[in-house]
Amino acid sequence: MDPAGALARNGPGCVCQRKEWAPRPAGEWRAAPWRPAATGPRIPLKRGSKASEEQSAAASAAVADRLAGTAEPPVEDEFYDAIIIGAGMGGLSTATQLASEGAKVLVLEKYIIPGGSAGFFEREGYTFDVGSSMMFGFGKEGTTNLITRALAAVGREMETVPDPTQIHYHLPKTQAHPKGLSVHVWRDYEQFVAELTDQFPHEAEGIRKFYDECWVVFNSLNTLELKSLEEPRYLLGEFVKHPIECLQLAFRVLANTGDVAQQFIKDEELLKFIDMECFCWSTVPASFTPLINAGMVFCDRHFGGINYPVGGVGKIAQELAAGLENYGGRIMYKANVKEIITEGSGEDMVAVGVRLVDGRELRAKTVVSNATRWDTFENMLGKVPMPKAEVKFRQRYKKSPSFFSIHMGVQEDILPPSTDCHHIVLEDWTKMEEPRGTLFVSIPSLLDPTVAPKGCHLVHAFTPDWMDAWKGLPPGEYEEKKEEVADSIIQRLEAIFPGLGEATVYRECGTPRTHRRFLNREDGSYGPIPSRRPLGMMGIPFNRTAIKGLYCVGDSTFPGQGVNAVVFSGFGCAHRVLCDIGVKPTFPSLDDAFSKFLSLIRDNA
Ligand SMILES: NC(=O)c1ccc[n+]([C@@H]2O[C@H](COP(=O)([O-])OP(=O)(O)OC[C@H]3O[C@@H](n4cnc5c(N)ncnc54)[C@H](O)[C@@H]3O)[C@@H](O)[C@H]2O)c1
Ligand SMILES: CC(C)=CCC/C(C)=C/C=C/C(C)=C/C=C/C(C)=C/C=C/C=C(C)/C=C/C=C(C)/C=C/C=C(\C)CCC=C(C)C
Repeated sequence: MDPAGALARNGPGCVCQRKEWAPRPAGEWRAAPWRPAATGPRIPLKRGSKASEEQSAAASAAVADRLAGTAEPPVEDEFYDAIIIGAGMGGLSTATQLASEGAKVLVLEKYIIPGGSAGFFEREGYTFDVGSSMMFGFGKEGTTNLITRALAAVGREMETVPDPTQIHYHLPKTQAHPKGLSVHVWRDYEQFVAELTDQFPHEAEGIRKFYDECWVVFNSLNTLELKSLEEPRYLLGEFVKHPIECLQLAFRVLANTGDVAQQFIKDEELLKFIDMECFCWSTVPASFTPLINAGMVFCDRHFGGINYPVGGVGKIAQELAAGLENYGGRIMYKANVKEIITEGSGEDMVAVGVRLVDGRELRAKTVVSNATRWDTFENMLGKVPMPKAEVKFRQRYKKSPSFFSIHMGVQEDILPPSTDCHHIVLEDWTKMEEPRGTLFVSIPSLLDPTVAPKGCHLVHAFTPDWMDAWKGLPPGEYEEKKEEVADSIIQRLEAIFPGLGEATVYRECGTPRTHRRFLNREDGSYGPIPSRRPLGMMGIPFNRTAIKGLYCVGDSTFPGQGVNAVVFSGFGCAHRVLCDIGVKPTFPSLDDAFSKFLSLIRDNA
């Protein structure tokens, strides 16, 4: 079996294929003699098999055809308003926004299903989320509920299950917290603040003041219509409609979370906690995390709440893909873009279309890349000299780590019913940023039992990891190392979930190599992280690039990693494209000046 298989055999993932896909009859699971952990014999651990790969391949083709609607390839002489490379959440939100405004859109996806890192795969009755299961942006009110809005734009809606907590933190033992620092981030804000204040009573005021700053950001964002921040007509309009909120944001666009935390909080351990509050979604500590992003994350979890989509995270992309096709857009799967075609040179260079690996050329007014900046400029534009702005970007940002993931099925009785869905585990503060230092755990079957077979839970344990540790290993060693790393992680998790190893009935691991291979992400990275302290949100590029007609979307653009974040980048990208192709009004004379102003700030960021 391909050791990198955790994300590979994704195709059969739609629930309607469950019977065909299940390598064993579903009933066999139900008949399994579950017994209490302490007394009963355990069911032997299962890993992926050859048979499952073959079944997967057959089912994949069916899923791809069904998701593609007509399954007919687009003809080469068609001309699109926008060709979007990649059907990740960034690409799909751009495409659906464009299609909902009547633009002619084609999405080209290398893989067989939509979703990219927010996709899914099915094994033995489990529906595993490829990436994290923690969804922001699914609220019902305000303007920051971007996933809800992206779906609604193409007439779709999803059922979700509210999570009573965002995260249960299990943090290191210290003198002040000899049993370890345990904090729940409750959906209810006051309950969370009370629990944190209980742990740090001397910082009651600092805690309140720090999170109040985040609320100022969030409440301002939550009144604005969220569109392209590099389009001056829209920005001016928002300043006129919501002057106070815009000024509140303008005042904070250069701020980083760590600096704000240090203004109000002095306790070293609490500052480390704030670092972890950032690290667990930005993969950098608070001093490297823009305050605007922290405002979104730290408040949406209480305002809209964390909500799990029924059927799994992968359903969101499927719904968007279906909505896109209903609105006249097209998606072509197994469409690997080899090259972005450009004409002209220097500052006059224009992107005019794409070339697929099979040699087909497709043309459009604009090309949007949902691939990472590294894949876009170093692979798909390999023959073109690197624009200066991209050279600068590479000096300021580096690739974020990838992840080592263990997707597990475990016996239900191992987890008490009050167990929280998401956990962060760290035993030593000095190891927070180290590869495999911080452990992330999600158990989405606690919220939606349909994602696991009866009697079982689905556990996804993952931890930041780098490609270097996995490069060049021969297959046998690679396989062995995966098992060793997985065993050591499970051993650490036993402190929180006693008996986890023994109760595991299915296990499949992915490494940075897996992410690179199946998500087409250079080094398996999840986008850029600053290599030095950034100037708040202004360092990371928006959607336009130095090449006219070429846009980037997804976690290589502002505001960075996260589903809600890349959906926002999709909203911005679609808006900018619609202005540039003349569908939406703009102030062309102001555009150039404003672009130069933004580059000036970025050049100093
Ligand atoms: N809970 C969460 O918040 C959560 C969960 C899952 C994922 N995520 C986030 O999603 C973000 C990524 O989303 P995204 O939309 O930026 O990217 P993505 O990697 O998810 O999607 C990019 C898509 O482009 C496709 N692609 C790449 N190169 C291609 C080529 N040459 N030809 C055709 N297709 C190609 C890939 O196959 C992939 O489907 C990550 O930062 C991650 O944090 C977050
Ligand atoms: C100058 C200029 C340009 C301007 C002026 C001023 C103004 C007006 C401004 C404005 C601004 C704005 C609008 C902004 C916006 C922003 C936004 C929307 C943002 C967003 C963000 C988001 C985010 C960041 C998110 C994220 C998330 C994530 C990443 C998640 C993740 C998760 C995970 C990983 C999970 C974990 C797990 C466990 C724990 C288990």
